[in-house]
Amino acid sequence: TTHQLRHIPTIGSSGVMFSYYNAFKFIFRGHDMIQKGYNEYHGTAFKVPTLSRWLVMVSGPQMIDDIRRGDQLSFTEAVSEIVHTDYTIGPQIRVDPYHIGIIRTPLTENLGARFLDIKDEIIVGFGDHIQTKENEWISISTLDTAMKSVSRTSNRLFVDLPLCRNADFTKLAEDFTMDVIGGGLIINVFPDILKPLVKNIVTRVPRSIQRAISHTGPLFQAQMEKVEREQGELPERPEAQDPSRRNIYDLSALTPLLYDLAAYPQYVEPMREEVQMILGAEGWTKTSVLGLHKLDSFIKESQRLAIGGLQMNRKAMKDFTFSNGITIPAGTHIAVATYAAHMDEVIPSSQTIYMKNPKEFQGFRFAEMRQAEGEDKHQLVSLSLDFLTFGTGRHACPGRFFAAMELKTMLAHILMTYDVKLPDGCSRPDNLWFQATSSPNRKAQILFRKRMM
Ligand code: HEM
Repeated sequence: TTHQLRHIPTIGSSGVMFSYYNAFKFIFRGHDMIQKGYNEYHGTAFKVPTLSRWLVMVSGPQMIDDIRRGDQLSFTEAVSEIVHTDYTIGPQIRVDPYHIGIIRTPLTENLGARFLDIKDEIIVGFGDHIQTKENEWISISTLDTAMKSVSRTSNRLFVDLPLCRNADFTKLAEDFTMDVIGGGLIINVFPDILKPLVKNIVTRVPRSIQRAISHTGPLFQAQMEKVEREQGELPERPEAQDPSRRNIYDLSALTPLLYDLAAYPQYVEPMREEVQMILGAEGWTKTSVLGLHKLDSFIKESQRLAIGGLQMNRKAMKDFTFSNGITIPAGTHIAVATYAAHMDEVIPSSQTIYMKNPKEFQGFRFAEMRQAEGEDKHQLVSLSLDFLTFGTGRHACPGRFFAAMELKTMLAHILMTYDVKLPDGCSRPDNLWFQATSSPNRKAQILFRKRMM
């Protein structure tokens, strides 16, 4: 492919010797390399070297829109080659991604009916993980608390009580996503011939799946028997025997959200007033949570800045030509320069101002845009060509309605129950960058205190 990609400019040098040097450089400086490419080639394409292959980066609304419409651009093939899910979770999820349909329809449709359960798990979960005493600040590990709370809340929805509070099951669910992503990253470094051997050493995923099934098996058996009794027929398949297949994203959303809440205290009182006004008057329901525009905006702003350097990976299954004439051959991996897009003040092609002071955290920027334009396109869950947190097109995140509701309910609960702050003398913990992916600081602590009325 190197030869066939000659027409696409390279960031760094493309000589054989240099390309390995650049591939190593990409591991630690990938984020800067993408920003450089974005500045020089916005609206067209450039390529960056990764250890496994060239990655063609695209940007600008037109090319992103082309991805949305490109049938030959496969999300699943790209992801399985990057995260190596065949070696960790197994090939079934790629060949038959039935979980997407489950998330899109029954799970999302049930959010209203299950709202009180979700809220209950949030309250009990935070109560267990953050044991505040009267009038005393306690320091907690942000990532650990976020992981435990998200895991329990999602599992209340997926497997319900009592399993969602079972110690072995919750530990499995917490470790699982880390194993899949971490294991995938390590497997990636080995040549194909060694990958099947390495997988048994570096990941516990197959064993974890077996353990998860031993917990959930009886539950699904009972559910199937119930459906058979009620409908006189067997359900088509034992859906989602393995509910630990969750997405790492909602965990990676709560951690930066807690950092932002602690770092920008000026937003706390206006958000408390909104929660008081709306949930106080209407009660806590899925619909009333939708009305929390300031909280929605705060979370969206947190996600805008938390995004990684590249996302929306696709693999071209056939030669593909973008509408600006750039062609990539079959087999090419592409991705969108996402962080750079979220940091862009002016989209040169449209000459419109996308974001005022994009480097600044402005918690209510989306609520203000929503109010000024009287439109809902600035909601957290809205997809657009310039807000890329949930991707685009056919593969846009089907879990975003659940994630948004979960995060808003968690934020509302935290606001009404606790005071939160950074340790004295500390500023907001920086994101960590690795292979152009951004993740929230893993070690930082924040302080909680029972809120004084
Ligand atoms: C704030 C939290 C979340 C963020 C930021 C997020 C983000 C994303 C992104 C960027 C994609 C890829 C889109 C593309 O390439 O065009 C994606 C796909 C996906 N997400 Fe999420 N997600 C979140 C929460 C969730 C949750 C809670 C679930 C499950 C309940 C979920 C399930 C999925 C699935 C199954 C896909 C693959 C869709 C497909 O193959 O068509 N996500 N998500």
